[in-house]
Amino acid sequence: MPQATSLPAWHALQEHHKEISQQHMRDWFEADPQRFDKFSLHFEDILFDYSKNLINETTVSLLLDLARQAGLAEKIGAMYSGQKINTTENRAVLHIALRNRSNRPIYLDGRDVMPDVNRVLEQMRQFSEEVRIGIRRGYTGKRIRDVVNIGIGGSDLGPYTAVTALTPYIKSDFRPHFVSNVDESELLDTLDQCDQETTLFLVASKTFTTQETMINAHSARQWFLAKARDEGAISKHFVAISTNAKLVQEFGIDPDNMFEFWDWVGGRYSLCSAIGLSVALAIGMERFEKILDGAHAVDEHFRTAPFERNIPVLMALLGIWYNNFFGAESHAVLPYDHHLAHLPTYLQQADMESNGKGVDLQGKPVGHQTGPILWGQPGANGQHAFYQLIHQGTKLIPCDFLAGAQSHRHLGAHHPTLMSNFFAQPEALMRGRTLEQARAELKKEGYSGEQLEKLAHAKTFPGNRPTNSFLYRKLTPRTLGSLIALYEHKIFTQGAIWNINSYDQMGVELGKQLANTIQTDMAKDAPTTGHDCSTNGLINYYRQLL
Ligand SMILES: O=P(O)(O)OC[C@H]1O[C@](O)(CO)[C@@H](O)[C@@H]1O
Repeated sequence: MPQATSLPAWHALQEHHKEISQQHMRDWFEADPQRFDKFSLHFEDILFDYSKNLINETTVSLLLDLARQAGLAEKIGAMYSGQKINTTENRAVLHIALRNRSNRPIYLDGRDVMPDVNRVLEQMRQFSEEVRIGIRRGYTGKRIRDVVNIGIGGSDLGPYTAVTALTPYIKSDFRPHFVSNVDESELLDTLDQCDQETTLFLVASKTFTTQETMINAHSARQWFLAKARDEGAISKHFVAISTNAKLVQEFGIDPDNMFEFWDWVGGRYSLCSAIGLSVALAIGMERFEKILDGAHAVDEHFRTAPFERNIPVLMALLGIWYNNFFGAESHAVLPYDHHLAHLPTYLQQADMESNGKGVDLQGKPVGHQTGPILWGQPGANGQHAFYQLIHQGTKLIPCDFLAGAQSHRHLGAHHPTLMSNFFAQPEALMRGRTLEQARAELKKEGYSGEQLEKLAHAKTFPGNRPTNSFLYRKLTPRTLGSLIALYEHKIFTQGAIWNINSYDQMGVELGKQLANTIQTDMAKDAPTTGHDCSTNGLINYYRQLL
């Protein structure tokens, strides 16, 4: 596959960029009352409004050419048909099979993976129902009240985000917890809230080798045994979610208490696998399956919708437009939905671990920008923190705004107020405030002369800042599944066009290796000398501080 930069559409977009960057969205909206109709799409009850972007019909058409010339259709086909598109690890990428509600066979090396997927879903159903209705209890016969998911990265962020998002659906006498960091404060703060007799630990790790998770799991085991004093009781309080049966058994977890997933599920794409067990326990398996339904519906949309009506494809192309042609460095995700507070963090791993790559599928330097820095936090909080820079700073930051028309909770004017901000911010970012408008407003307020002029410049907003808005009816399990799948396929599409492998994460290895060496150095009595002088200096000063 040729580099994206050598495709004819890339060159055409470079030329087109010169023309577009001279124009203002404000004028386009004034000239064309149909702009919203032209540049918005519905997926079920989710409205995707992309009209406030620096695009016209030619832009969209050129971006679609780029997708076609990059072989996107073939690449989508390759993923859905189980080809080993994770080439460095020789693995298929089949998170779509985890929520393949049609149950059509999906073959990997000639074998249908669906019976395995369905078997584990059934195991999750039985287990979660037995815990929730109290058939499965703790070692003293008490009901399980606290569930602690011990995992990190993809074995934490997906279920943590989903459980937080679906808080209104959580069984009232049930407390989910997530422990990820090796910092003992996190584990101990959590254990302080729990009782050994009523706590269930889910040790979630694809590899079952991740240092942070294994240390936390061993410490949790010790904490448990300090009270239970019976290794036989472990089976009632520890289950594993992993691809590595051997290591699970070595840890002392009965294989019957293991929930399997497979090497064709990337950690950051694993929410719909058994990694979602904490979600099923918290909200019930039926509702967990609604997440799968929502994700599957988007999987089908992505697989079958023509590119010009394909939401993840358009999301990806807009991202490429800013990332590769406008030089935007980052992308903000701004949910106006308290329950989506962890979505930006979740997407940070999904996007940055997937597309933070510098070599292409042939192992050559890519020669263009790849994944953006993804960041964000819920609105309206962000408005009172960093939006200043988005509105008037010198950087172009494309933003996604997300909100539910209905809240799960009701209190006076809270929700309409939140929504008015959700509508106002993209409008302000698009429209801006001209110097003339600023002058006129200041004049009305009684300013004049030099003072008016100085203030008028500070009060001018350039506008023309791109946003997407996602408006859905209510944050239900199905909607959450759909939103997550939209972003997953956006990431896939960008990786496909950039011709990179979005499914390995070699960049996280070096630091892990060095940490192991340093831990050995730290255990020695002698001062550390084997690193650069900065690292030696830090380690040795740390010793002095102990
Ligand atoms: O599930 P595991 O194997 O413990 O890995 C946890 C996380 O660590 C990473 O491998 C990065 O170090 C992620 O890709 C992954 O989600």
